[in-house]
Amino acid sequence: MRLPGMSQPFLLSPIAECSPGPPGAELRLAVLGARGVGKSALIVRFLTKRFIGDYEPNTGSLYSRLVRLDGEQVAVHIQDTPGCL
Ligand SMILES: Nc1nc2c(ncn2[C@@H]2O[C@H](COP(=O)(O)OP(=O)(O)OP(=O)(O)O)[C@@H](O)[C@H]2O)c(=O)[nH]1
Repeated sequence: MRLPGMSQPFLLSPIAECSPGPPGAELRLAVLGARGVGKSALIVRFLTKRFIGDYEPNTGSLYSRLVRLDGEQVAVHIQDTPGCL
């Protein structure tokens, strides 16, 4: 997925990767589904609180972010998958 004029995938720029650190709570998710059902859009919405309508076919990317859940910092890793079901 790219925005016009951007040479890098949009998600890789503004969203900081989780830095390696002491072991803590970790959540690993994989988003599965048929092609074009909105898997990437769902992940973008979760990570950026925005809906981005300009997409390129997804090849499967892993996104990581620190989020606060019930007062605890949790490393969330989300695997986007290319639709093939
Ligand atoms: N209107 C609208 N369009 C959406 C929504 N979610 C996704 N789309 C559009 O549907 C198309 C496919 O969305 P993607 O998020 O790329 O779907 P995907 O499942 O990741 O697709 P693949 O990676 O090809 O499997 C894109 O053009 C999106 O803009 C939504 O909630 N509303």
